[in-house]
Amino acid sequence: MSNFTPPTLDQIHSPADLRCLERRALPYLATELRQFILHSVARTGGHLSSNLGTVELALALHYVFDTPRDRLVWDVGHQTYAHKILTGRRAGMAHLRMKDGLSGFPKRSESEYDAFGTAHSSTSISAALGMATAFHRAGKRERAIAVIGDGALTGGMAFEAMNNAKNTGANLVVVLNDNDMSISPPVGALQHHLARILSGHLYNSMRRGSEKVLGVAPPILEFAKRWEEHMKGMMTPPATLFEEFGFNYIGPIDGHDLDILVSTLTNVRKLEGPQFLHVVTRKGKGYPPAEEDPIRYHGVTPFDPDQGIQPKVSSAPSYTDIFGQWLCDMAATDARLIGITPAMCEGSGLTHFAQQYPERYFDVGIAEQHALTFAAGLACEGMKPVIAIYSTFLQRAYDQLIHDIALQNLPVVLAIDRAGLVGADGATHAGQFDLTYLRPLPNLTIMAPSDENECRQMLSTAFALEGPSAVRYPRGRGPGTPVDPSLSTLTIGKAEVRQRGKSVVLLAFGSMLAPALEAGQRLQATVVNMRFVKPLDEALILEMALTHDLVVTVEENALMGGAGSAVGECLAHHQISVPLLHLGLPDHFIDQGEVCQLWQDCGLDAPGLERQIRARLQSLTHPNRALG
Ligand SMILES: Cc1ncc(C[n+]2csc(CCOP(=O)(O)OP(=O)(O)O)c2C)c(N)n1
Ligand SMILES: CC(=O)[C@@H](O)[C@H](O)COP(=O)(O)O
Ligand SMILES: [Mg+2]
Repeated sequence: MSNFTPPTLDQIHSPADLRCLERRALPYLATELRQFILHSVARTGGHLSSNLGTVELALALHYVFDTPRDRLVWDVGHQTYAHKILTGRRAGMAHLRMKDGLSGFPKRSESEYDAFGTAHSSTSISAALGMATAFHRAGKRERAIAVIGDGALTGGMAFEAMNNAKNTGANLVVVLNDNDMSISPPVGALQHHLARILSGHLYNSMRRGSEKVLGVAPPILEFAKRWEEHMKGMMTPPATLFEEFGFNYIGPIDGHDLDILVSTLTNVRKLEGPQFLHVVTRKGKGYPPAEEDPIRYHGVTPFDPDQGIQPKVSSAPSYTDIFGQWLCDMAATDARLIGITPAMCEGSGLTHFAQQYPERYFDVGIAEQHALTFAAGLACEGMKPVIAIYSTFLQRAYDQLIHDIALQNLPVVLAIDRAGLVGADGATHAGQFDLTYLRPLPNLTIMAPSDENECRQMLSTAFALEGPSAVRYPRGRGPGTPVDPSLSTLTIGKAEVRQRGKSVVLLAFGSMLAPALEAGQRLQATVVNMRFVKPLDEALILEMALTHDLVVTVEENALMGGAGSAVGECLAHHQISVPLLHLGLPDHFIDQGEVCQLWQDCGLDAPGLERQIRARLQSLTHPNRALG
């Protein structure tokens, strides 16, 4: 009998430590890792259920492959906590997603084991294919491995990359982490294809009378049930889609069985050319509340793991809630309304709408580009599509917005959530650029609410338009303004003077109205709630410029090309020369942190605004001092 002492996580400082261990040591580490992740994320908040599901996969990949020489690219990267812990960042988990702490996603500057920065979905196969192709050209034997979820696989880029992989000779390994979930339940034909593979596999394995050989595990059995009907009379499963793309398809295997994972990956590592390994896991694995409700545990704020997440005590509605309520109310009055989400039902506030109007609700998968062109098609036929989309993900669909919607002047409403800084998700998810990229588009009306009531009014205004429109609102709550339940609209392009003062005028856009009012009071300044970024209230801007010594614009968007630039262009166009101060987000990416802290860092909180305005006033009175 050999002496065997189970290892503990504190002995693992890098994958090299892992590789010194016997294979039978791995399940002990998996158990400890899972507990560690649960308790750590319960303290810090973060993405939980996806991480509980990838513990064994992360262990096996680092055990078998020679990371970081072999490149491991995690799609989205929200499931990389085990990977971070195994690659020397266990202590850092205490400050996960906090200012100056670990990023919630892979980040090249954070670790050599983070081969590629991710957070937006469906990029992993392209990136890994690029790496594998570079290795191939250099005559190197290293592998590039893309780990992609079944949700992320619905993104068009994944298919563009697979289409490209054939005949490259690249040693690319795609690991499909199939947990039969996106954030919400998966949608579409691909999901059916995966379920069919699993049921075909089950059928064959049962025919051979050996479940173990092929690693059929409880999750697979569950998937298979859905396909029982389809199985009747089916003797041979058809080729998988992935084989049609030129991959060597292997699987499905149980992604929680370390023996099977390690043996299979060891074999896969020896194979040449594009490999596709289908791994079945369970989202939330090992923590019953998360297994039962993976949606609720997808992204969590701190909670007590013994109690589980408690039902929300009713609190003030967020902008997302305001949107969700408006959508239901507007749908009740107009049967042409269609609600569309690219895989962000819960985050975008569409849950009630989906329940109340299932036939008018479309979750199109992680497919932002398709979402917009699909909406354009609907609009061509007289429907009134409303696309709920995060600012950061709308970046994906810029050409569709220009070419398919704006150019054809189609009445599509973009309800742009998470505009501005988002907090813990950091730079990858910040809605920092939407005003800059939306402003130049002809036909588009752009609004930014400063409170909840205005948000509802703007959505109604947008819906009433004959052309495309965008309402951009921030993550979380506004100032708590009571909401008028009517569906009243605003006058297009009309701003609102909120406070009359002298000398300085603050032109505030959206979320910046609150700090602008506070700063404006201390400065005895005029404060304008601009409401519209396009069309601007030019008449009011001109009046303000002619009656004040300093015009200040304030926005939660990149300074470059944002709303402030629009004001500057307006003044230049009318040949009005007045001292201008533009305040907004600086020309660099902004990492994670509490939004209020980040505002402070960017000088966008009330004291920051006041300070910068006073400094500019000072330089106007004493120009030489300012130059010095
Ligand atoms: C382009 C883009 N759209 C939307 C998202 C939001 N998002 C993050 S994770 C996720 C679901 C991914 O599902 P899957 O890949 O199956 O991973 P799982 O959560 O099941 O582990 C979505 C929609 C994103 N990150 N990127
Ligand atoms: C990984 C990802 O893209 C989402 O899970 C995102 O983190 C959700 O963000 P919200 O918490 O703002 O909905
Ligand atoms: Mg999934």
